[in-house]
Amino acid sequence: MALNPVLGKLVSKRVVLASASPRRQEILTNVGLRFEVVPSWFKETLEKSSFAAPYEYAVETAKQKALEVANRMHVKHLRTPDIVIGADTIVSVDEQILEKPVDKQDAYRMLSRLSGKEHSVFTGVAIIHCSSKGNQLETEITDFYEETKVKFSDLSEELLWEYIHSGEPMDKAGGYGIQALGGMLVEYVHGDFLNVVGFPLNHFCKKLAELYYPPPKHTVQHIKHDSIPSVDTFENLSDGESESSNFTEHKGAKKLNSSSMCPSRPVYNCENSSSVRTDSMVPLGNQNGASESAAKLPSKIVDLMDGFKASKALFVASKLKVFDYLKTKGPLKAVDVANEVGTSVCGTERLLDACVALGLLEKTSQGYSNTDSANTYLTSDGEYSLHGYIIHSNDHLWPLFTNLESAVREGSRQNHRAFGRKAEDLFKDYYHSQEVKQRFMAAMHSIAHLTARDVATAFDLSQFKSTCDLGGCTGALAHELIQIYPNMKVTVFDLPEVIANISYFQPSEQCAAPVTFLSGDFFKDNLPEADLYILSRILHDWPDERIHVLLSKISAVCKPGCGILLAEMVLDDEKKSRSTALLQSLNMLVQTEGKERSGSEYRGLLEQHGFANVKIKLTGNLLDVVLCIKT
Ligand SMILES: Cc1cn([C@@H]2O[C@H](COP(=O)(O)OP(=O)(O)OP(=O)(O)O)[C@@H](O)[C@H]2O)c(=O)[nH]c1=O
Repeated sequence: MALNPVLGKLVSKRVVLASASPRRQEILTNVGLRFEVVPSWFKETLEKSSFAAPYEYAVETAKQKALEVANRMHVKHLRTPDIVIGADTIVSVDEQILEKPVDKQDAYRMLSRLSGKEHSVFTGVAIIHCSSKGNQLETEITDFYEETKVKFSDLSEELLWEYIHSGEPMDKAGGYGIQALGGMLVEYVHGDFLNVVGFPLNHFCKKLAELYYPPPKHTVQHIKHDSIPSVDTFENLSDGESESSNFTEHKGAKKLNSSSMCPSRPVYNCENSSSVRTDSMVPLGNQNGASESAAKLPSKIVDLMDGFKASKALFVASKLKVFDYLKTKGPLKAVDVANEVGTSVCGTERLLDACVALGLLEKTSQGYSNTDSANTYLTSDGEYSLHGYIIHSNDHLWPLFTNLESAVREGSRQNHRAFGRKAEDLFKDYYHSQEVKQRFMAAMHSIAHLTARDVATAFDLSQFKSTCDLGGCTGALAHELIQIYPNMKVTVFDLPEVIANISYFQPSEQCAAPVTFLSGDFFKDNLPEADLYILSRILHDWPDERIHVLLSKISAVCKPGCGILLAEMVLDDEKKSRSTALLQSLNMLVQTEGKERSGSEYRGLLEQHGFANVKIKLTGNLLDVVLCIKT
């Protein structure tokens, strides 16, 4: 149970799941929770229009389901459970709430509404702690919800009815089961998959962690000054309670030495509380039994405040080649690492410990060693090394980001402030010295290599016999294309300064066919002929005016049926949910006149130059893919 000590906290309790959903039972059984199932009799008939947001409806229904069971068990059997868990899953599309279909026609109505669109699945959860005071039921309610976005493909009538006749839709919110046949309808899922299936297990464990491991009072006060959260996710928790705890220790739970992991014993004050209170139970902080509200740790915000410290720890460890040394010589003690890299022992020890806590290194009695992912991504020769991009982030992006405030105020790039030099041309800036050029190419290569497979396989490109990767740099994507399409003729077209430096980055194994490298400037020179033009991380460097120049050049040489493939981080149309891409757009602000764009923005740009049938594929990797065809 070291995997999740919070669930161990429930071992000695009488837990009731107030749900008939076999999926919820399975999700909780699978993680070893022991509970009784008492389906709720609460009818899901709350007035939907009285809720400001769909999730409020789901949370309230979950609460009512659980309360009905808690009350019934208390009154009927006088066997009050310790904890009752209720849940309610709904689908929300176009401001409408969809529950379980009442018949096939209703299922048809729901599924055709979801066809080809993104919708949200909300599960509201209520955790009710019950106690009996003089035959009175006292309850403390904790509730929360989780949202997952799901996009359906376009569903043909035939498919829709075949699915409905399978019988699967009938007992499921929105009329589908993502875990079974319904999975075939789904184009993508953003968020917790189990939340769609009916129970947000991860969020549930985090809520339990908040309840059973509340931050000790001194930690809360400390935060105002300068602190790193001792406990932020349930994954990091171990059972570190004092021996005097009145919670039964869970067998196999790990004891930690660190005092920061030993929160004060939670005692829940039922005397002064109203019979129903929403949100987390508040632990008592003093001895005399008086209720006292403790501030909750805003762990997301604390993580953000700490984000720069964590990034810099990773950058410094990479720059010092700690991961390289540990790969070949580890496990090593801090003193040995310090000797290898020529740093202080006390500073190195703190850096290594921070890397352990961040999950980059492991620490045993023999010393520090790399995690598997450090070997793969952080060593300079790892299979998918991000070392080049990390060094670029430290040496180039970090100084630029320290000027983010000016960039936001002025709406323009900050190269002059960061490097004391006005950037006339983005790439002249990178290529002014051999060292900076090499570093930039290594950075671009590492991302291109990591994303190449997903970009090359996002769509079937077998119809294109020749491809030209404009600005294709070291050829990482070009090599991948030849692996997948051995008959494809692939050319990389990039500036002469780049082409002169590619040899270091070429794969050792021979490709099926060689990649052709051609020098030129795609804004000024004639473009090589090809059936497919690739622009990977090119358009985001430029403002719309320059993009139009480039697209009209490509359009002029593109025959009907030929295409353009973009590889970029594609923003969601509302520009609110894809934080990696939105942060990357700030990255473009501090150093270019470009920006990241949404799917509709790319579609708009491409359509103006005679490209149609624009398809967008979110790969789940660092680059998404847009494919379009010249009409
Ligand atoms: C979207 C989706 C939903 N479901 C099921 O839909 C029911 C929702 O209805 P509910 O009202 O929340 O629960 P219930 O089944 O009526 O049970 P109860 O808790 O007793 O009300 C739950 O079953 C879920 O698993 C799936 O199995 N897969 C999916 O992809």
